[in-house]
Order: sequence, then structure tokens, then C-alpha cells
Amino acid sequence: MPGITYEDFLDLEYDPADSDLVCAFRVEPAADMSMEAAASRVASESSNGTWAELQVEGSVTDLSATAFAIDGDEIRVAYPEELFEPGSMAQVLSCIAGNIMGMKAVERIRLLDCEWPEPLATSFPGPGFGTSVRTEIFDAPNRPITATVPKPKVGLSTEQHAGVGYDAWVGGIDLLKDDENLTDQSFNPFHDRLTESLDARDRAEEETGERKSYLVNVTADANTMLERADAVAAAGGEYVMVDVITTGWAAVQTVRERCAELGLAIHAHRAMHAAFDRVPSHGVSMRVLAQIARLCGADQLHTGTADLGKLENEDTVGINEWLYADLYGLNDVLPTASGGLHPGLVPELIERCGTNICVQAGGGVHGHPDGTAAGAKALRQSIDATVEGIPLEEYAEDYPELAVAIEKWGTE
Ligand SMILES: O=C(O)[C@@](O)(COP(=O)(O)O)[C@H](O)[C@H](O)COP(=O)(O)O
Ligand SMILES: [Mg+2]
Repeated sequence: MPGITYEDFLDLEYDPADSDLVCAFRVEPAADMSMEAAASRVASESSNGTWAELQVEGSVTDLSATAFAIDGDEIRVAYPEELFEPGSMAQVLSCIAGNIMGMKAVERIRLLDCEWPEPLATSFPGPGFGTSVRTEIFDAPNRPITATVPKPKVGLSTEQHAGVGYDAWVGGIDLLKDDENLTDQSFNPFHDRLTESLDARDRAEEETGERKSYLVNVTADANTMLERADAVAAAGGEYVMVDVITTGWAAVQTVRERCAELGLAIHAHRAMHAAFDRVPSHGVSMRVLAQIARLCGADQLHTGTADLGKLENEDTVGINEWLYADLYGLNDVLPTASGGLHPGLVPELIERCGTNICVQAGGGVHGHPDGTAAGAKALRQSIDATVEGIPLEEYAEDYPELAVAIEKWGTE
């Protein structure tokens, strides 16, 4: 009896079942390989096949993926539901972004997009809040929420950190955010930073009458992140910040479960994402990383500045649309635009991305010639002006902080 071979994983007549996970890949076959041959190997090695002919019994082939479409350098592969462990992103990725990334049968391969079927998608919790943070945590139904990262990224003492937070909050910023490499170092220990920053937050709320919050970075091993999440809830915080790529999705899922119990929202930073998504011919696209972040429970996610800032971005607007779109009733995600932003860029950012976003500016606030408080005011003024439809230069006639920012950084 003939066994199963790579060729059994290619069927261009196959019509995916509703419960199949469908993945799109960009594939550059190896020099001596046709696209059909490469496609069959992608489907095989990412499901239950291998290079040797296999004698198999019974329904084993029911778990086999099928490469069912080839369009130029793109292929589409359908994965049967039974292949996956419901609710385990690590297991799903071990299939669709596992060994195939290193196969000699392809020169390059990139996981571009996924169509998540309802059974698999709803086996994940999704976000606890999503864009509803704007009204559940803040009073910002009609404007972007704002955030600032104290700069320099690390090195401030706890007292200095809380002081910068206070100035920024009183200046009109909604969220203080830790930088990605600030966790629990001796110059600014986690627990001290948490309590002193939230004390400053409380004073700023009293002073401004506005609700404020803090994206405290809990990133560490899973057990430590749980301890830190408990501390955040006990101290009266509303958010934890997790670097979702460096910690890994399994740890994110563990933190999501704890945050559900504690009623905390998750801000997802994405340091190291570019190692996966920057080279267009290879890796895992930011679109797919964003999909994974939503399924695993990120309420806010960095998705870029629509090419306005200092960092390379992949399709910010398209990714944001997917994060807003209905997904079997799972909550949406609030996109965070960050990286090289300053008040002068806000009108164009909102033109491209709308107001249902979080705008983060670190250097664009703390680099203001008149300091953090003035920088915070300038950012808030640019948001208010843009939401009211008033040109920045005109608004700046009455708001000197904004005028100074525009003079310093311009509006492009
Ligand atoms: O360290 C930084 O560079 C930032 O704090 C921005 O600082 P500035 O506001 O001073 O630029 C953020 O980590 C990046 O925006 C992350 O990139 P992305 O949002 O693309 O994931
Ligand atoms: Mg940073």
C-alpha cells in the first residue's frame, strides 16, 4: 500500500471547511523546486507529514493540512481543526510558524495572514476591555488617549520617575508608561516604582479631575509576572504592560488569565517584533502577530505610526482595521501609535488612523524645550485642536506650549 508523501498535501481543488484555519504564505521555493512542490512541503511539514514516505493507519491523514491555492508567490494552506490544541497559541504556532521557517525546500517563507475559524478563535479569551478602556478607565470617548514614556528610557530614580509622571499627568496625559527595558533594576525597583507612581497618579487625578493610569512594565518570567500583576491590583492600578514577543505567548496567556481575575487591562508592547516581521520575504508578518495578540488577550497593542515616526511600520492602518473588526464577539483592541511622535504630527496621524487610538510620545514630550509639563500640555493641546478641527498653528496662538513644540519640531 502506497504511503503518504509530500504530494498528498497539495490539492488545488480542495475547498476549506468552515472550521479550518486558513493561512496565507509568501513562498520563494528553493532553486530546484516548483511552487507546487514547495507548497506541498509547507502543508506537510506544518501539519503531520515529513520527508519520507509514511505508512499510516486509519484517520491520521484527517489531521493533514492541504495546500489548496497558489497565486504567484503566495500560497494558501488549510489546517483541520483537530490538528490544534484549543486555547494553546504555542501549539498553533509550532504548526503554522514552526519548522517550515527553516526548510531547505524554500529560500524564504513568510506567514502573511490567517483566517481564524470560530471554534479555534473562541478557544482563546480575547481582550478583557479593548477600546472600551477609553470610557471604562478614562473619560475619553471622543479623543485618542495619550501616553508618555519617561526618557531617558532607564536610569531615573523612582522618585524622578514618579515626578515625571506627575508632571505629565497634570499636563494632560492620560497614561504614564514604563519603557520596555525598565523592569526591576536597583536604581528604580518595581514595587517602589509602582506605589510611588500610583501615589503621584492619585494626586494628579485630584488636581486635574481627570482619570489617569499607569502602564507598569511587569515583564519577567511567568511566575514573577503573576506576582507583579497581583501587586498592581493591590496598589490600585488598572493596567499591566507586557512585552509580548520577548516573554512569549504562553506567558501572555498565563498573565491574561490572572488579569481576568484581577480586572486588569493588558498593554502589549512588541519589542523584537521586527526580528519576525521586518524582512518582507520571510518570517511572520505584524498582521499575524497582531491577530495572535488579540486572541491571547492584549487590550492595547503597538501597531506603528502609519509611517510618520522613527520606526519601520507594516500596514498600520490595515492592522488596526483588523483589530477593530468583529471576531466572533471577542473584544477589539486599542491600537497604540508610538515611536518618534511629537505634537506636530498629531493631525496627520489622526487623519491616517482616526481617533480610536492611543498616542504615545516619549521624546516628543520630555524633549520639549520647556520640559515635561510643557511637553505634556503641548501633546494634549495638539490632540484637542485636531479633534475640534482647528489647525495647530491657529490653536497655538493661544497655547504657548504647543507653539514652542511646533517651532522645535515642525508639523511634518
Ligand atoms: O523606546 C521607544 O522607542 C519607545 O518608547 C518610543 O519612544 P519615543 O516616543 O521617544 O520615540 C517605544 O518603545 C517604541 O515606540 C516602540 O516601537 P513600536 O511602537 O513601533 O512598537
Ligand atoms: Mg520604548
